Amino acid sequence: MDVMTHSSSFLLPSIPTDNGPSPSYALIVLNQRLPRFTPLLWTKAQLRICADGGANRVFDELPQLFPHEDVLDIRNRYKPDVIKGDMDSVRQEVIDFYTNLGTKIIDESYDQDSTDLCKCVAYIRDSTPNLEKSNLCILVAGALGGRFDHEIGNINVLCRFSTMRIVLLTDDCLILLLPSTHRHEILIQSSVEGPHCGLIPIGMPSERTTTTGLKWNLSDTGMRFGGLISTSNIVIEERITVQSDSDLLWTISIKTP
Ligand SMILES: Nc1ncnc2c1ncn2[C@@H]1O[C@H](COP(=O)(O)OP(=O)(O)OP(=O)(O)O)[C@@H](O)[C@H]1O
Ligand SMILES: Cc1ncc(C[n+]2csc(CCO)c2C)c(N)n1
Repeated sequence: MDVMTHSSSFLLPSIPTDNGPSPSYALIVLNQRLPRFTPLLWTKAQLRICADGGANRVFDELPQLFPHEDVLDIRNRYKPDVIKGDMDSVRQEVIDFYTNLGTKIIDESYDQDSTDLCKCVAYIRDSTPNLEKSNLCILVAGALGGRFDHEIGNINVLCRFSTMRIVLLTDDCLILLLPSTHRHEILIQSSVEGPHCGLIPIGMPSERTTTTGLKWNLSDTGMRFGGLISTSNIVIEERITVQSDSDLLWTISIKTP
């Protein structure tokens, strides 16, 4: 079974010094208060997409993160490549502004069965050549800490696109999926994340999960909703390993500066 390596090096202000090949990033901005590190993710991403009302957040809130700079300068500098969704939240003035800058607008208001985040991930999947897909990591800003139906819908996107690397982010924590098809190695960036973490079975119980590097490790242990799930765990090593017979969510706290 192959090993999949995970690292939150996208949260580091400088280029990481670990030697592994660095992934390429796409950023999706949702319609939630922008995490403070959004400009950093924006700079690291090669493709920037706003999910419907996420474009209002870039237009309204990104300039607030640069209080000493000219609002228009910031809006011109942080231009989304694409705005996609059912377009019931993005304001017309925001569409007009970014259309003039050359942003691609994709109106899928006919589809009321999939979320705007789902539509954006599908866009990235369909526009990325196969060769680049395995090296691509999608960062989703503003995915948690709001309406519970939206939060669960966002987590469902991890399961729906389980072969893609997707990280849901807020100021406080991140969540990603550890598919059961791989063994996992998580390299902890202790300057920006941890120590609180969790491992949660999603969709079905896990009969057997084994971990190293945690304060409360699992050793061929079962986890299920209604029984044991691993919340309020603590990372104690810089390298965590996880192997499970079921897909798990990995979550870790993000440090406040
Ligand atoms: N409160 C929230 N918490 C978490 N994610 C959110 C929240 N609000 C929006 N999102 C995310 O941002 C995306 C775009 O938001 P937007 O408000 O444009 O969606 P929407 O389809 O108009 O939602 P709805 O009609 O259900 O209010 C959503 O698909 C969702 O992924
Ligand atoms: C069973 C079921 N429940 C809810 C919705 C509504 N819905 C789900 S995603 C979406 C688009 C949001 O941008 C909407 C309106 C549905 N279609 N089917």
